[in-house]
Amino acid sequence: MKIYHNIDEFTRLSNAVVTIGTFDGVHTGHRKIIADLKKLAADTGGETVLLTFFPHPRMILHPEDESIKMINTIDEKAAMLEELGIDHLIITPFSRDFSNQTAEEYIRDVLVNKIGTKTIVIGYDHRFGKDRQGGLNDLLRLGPVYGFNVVEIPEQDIYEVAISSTRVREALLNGAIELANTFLSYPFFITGNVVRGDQIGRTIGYPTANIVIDEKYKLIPLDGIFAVKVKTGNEVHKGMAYIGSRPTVNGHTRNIEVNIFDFDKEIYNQQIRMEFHNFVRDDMKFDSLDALKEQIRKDKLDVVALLGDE
Ligand SMILES: Cc1cc2nc3c(=O)[nH]c(=O)nc-3n(C[C@H](O)[C@H](O)[C@H](O)COP(=O)(O)O)c2cc1C
Ligand SMILES: Nc1ncnc2c1ncn2[C@@H]1O[C@H](COP(=O)(O)OP(=O)(O)O)[C@@H](O)[C@H]1O
Repeated sequence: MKIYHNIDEFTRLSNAVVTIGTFDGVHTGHRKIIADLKKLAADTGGETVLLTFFPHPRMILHPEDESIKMINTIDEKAAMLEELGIDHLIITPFSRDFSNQTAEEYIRDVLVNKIGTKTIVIGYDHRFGKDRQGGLNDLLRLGPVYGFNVVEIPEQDIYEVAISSTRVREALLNGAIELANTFLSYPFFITGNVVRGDQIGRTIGYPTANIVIDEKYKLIPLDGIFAVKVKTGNEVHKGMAYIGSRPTVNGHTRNIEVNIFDFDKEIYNQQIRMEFHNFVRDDMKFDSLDALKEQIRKDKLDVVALLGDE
């Protein structure tokens, strides 16, 4: 898959089969649209192009606003789209020039002249161009003029796609991890770097790798304990994760930590990927480190049972 951060890097294709959207989560509904896109491309000997927008305008206009939360970082999304077999991913940053184009200019200059669109797969409610004036009707009107087909994603499908991104976010924030994973069709995951903590973990027999995520917009599930799988390098390990501000040791920051089972390597400064499989319990404040240690021993039994043998 080729990735373009600027539309000017794109070399016009002879038969581009294009779709446009945020695709946050790259969930079951998105995967159906992508399968349709690939089929259209295969049937006509074309190449698939996915146009997405990043950063979100609000992230640029209000960088202090941390309320926008996404299921995937842009890199995670790109990796999944590549795995699904998209040929070209165009990541358009929001800019004044871009948002000042009229719908007609956008269709002519970008979709037709820059990309070489022969088929566009688009939701009935997709808006584009200055003040969001353009929509499906403009595409249907200009399709015959510029020689491209318009394939409309039905209202019901769009509804389901929107609903499932929202439902995935809600489920992750409510502890319904299995439900989120069902909507996603893969286990929700985070990617981050392991940093040094207070080194209390090892003193109670449960060292925990502290994970820092650079992307402030990445959605983090609720506080609590989770059954997880961790990928470091090429190895996959089971483990138990903790998200919270460690009330027992009077922590102040919200940490993401994981105790990896049957593992004893130093992995500071390494990138790890952690998949969430189940929610085990809420964060709690214990009267002593011994009481916390005893609870973690029980958590491990729960996590081992939840993750099973596979
Ligand atoms: C499975 C698990 C469950 C945990 N549960 C709690 C908890 O309920 N309350 C709490 O304050 N800390 C909890 N912790 C976090 C510990 O307080 C933390 O791992 C310890 O302070 C070590 O911190 P360090 O990595 O900075 O050394 C838990 C950690 C693990 C691995
Ligand atoms: N089983 C394990 N699970 C997690 N981290 C481990 C494990 N074994 C060794 N480590 C290493 O120890 C570190 C965690 O130890 P800990 O005492 O909790 O220190 P810190 O407070 O710096 O996280 C991890 O970052 C990792 O480098």
